Amino acid sequence: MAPPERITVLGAGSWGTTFAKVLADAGNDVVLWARRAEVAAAINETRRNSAYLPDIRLPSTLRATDDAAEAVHGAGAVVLAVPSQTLRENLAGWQPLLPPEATLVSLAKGVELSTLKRMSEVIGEVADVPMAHVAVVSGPNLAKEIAAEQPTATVVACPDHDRAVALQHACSTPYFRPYTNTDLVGIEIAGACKNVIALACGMAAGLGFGHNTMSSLITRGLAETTRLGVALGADPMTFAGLAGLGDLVATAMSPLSRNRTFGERLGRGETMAQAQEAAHGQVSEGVKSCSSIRQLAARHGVEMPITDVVHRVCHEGLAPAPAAAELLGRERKPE
Ligand SMILES: NC(=O)c1ccc[n+]([C@@H]2O[C@H](COP(=O)([O-])OP(=O)(O)OC[C@H]3O[C@@H](n4cnc5c(N)ncnc54)[C@H](O)[C@@H]3O)[C@@H](O)[C@H]2O)c1
Ligand SMILES: O=P(O)(O)OC[C@H](O)CO
Repeated sequence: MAPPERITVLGAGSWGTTFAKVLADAGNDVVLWARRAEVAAAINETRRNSAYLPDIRLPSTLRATDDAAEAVHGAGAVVLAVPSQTLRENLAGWQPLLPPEATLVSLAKGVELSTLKRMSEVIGEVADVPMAHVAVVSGPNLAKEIAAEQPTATVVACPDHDRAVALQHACSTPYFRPYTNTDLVGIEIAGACKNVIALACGMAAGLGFGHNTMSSLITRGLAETTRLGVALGADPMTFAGLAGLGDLVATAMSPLSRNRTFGERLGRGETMAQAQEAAHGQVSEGVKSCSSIRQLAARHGVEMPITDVVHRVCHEGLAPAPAAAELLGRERKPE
């Protein structure tokens, strides 16, 4: 029997740690890189990442290090589990270390502020690899539920179907079921936009609105997300799948979502600074991506009214209540 494949996960936050556990449970030899030496040491000694997943015991086949060169040495796949707005800078530091044939896997859900690029585009550019080497994992994947081994499905997307299938095998466990897809554009646009719509749903919840409002925001949010994706060349069917509707529902409805929770705080009247402080350094990607997605939409002549008001609440001082009234007061039109 072939020895287990070495897979490296760079980033030991909520999702990086959880995905490393999935890969280890699937039978791979997994190395997890943490920024701080004490976090890596604690994982190796106690089998726990107490800052992010205090209740989860990590498998013994998962090893942590704070040495990126040691982490990526000999890896068949390198998983990038850092926030989308720092990925370029992080990857530039790791680029000289990467094995040339490794599949580079993005877990991040966002659009870069300075360039309006998707994460796979940033990876292809900074790592200087063919896009066939770049993959994305995205779906209704709230880290805490997966770490607790609750049944979940996801999508592994790569332009090279064979690499997608190899990664699908590498992350299949009895509780985690990946499907393949080759529509990187659709999967990434869906993953970035659902965070913004989840912020809007959180704001609505904070204002005291119920399920009709949530459902209206989810449905119209999916409509504007699909419009943007199609304008960028995505397959519209992708948005009806796990990384589209699936992730949007999970994120917009769950109190575990950082984006939904952030929006809820704003809806209850907290300031941006108060909501940021309550997040304890964990990333709410939609707060930044609402601005880059809005610009990307403007560049392609796509109307995204929910994204527009989320940007104005987060960055231009619009209050959530008038934002809701503005959405309801828009020109009437056919569905
Ligand atoms: N948490 C989830 O449930 C989940 C699920 C699916 C996708 N994602 C996506 O995965 C990505 C990572 O999310 P996460 O939940 O692991 O985030 P997190 O905030 O929990 O952890 C981020 C990790 O990146 C590291 N990092 C390295 N360089 C950094 C820098 N310059 N600035 C800040 N952090 C830096 C941090 O130390 C930390 O370990 C995000 O794009 C997120 O949208 C998260
Ligand atoms: O906690 P959030 O809002 O970053 O969402 C986490 C995942 O993206 C859900 O799939």
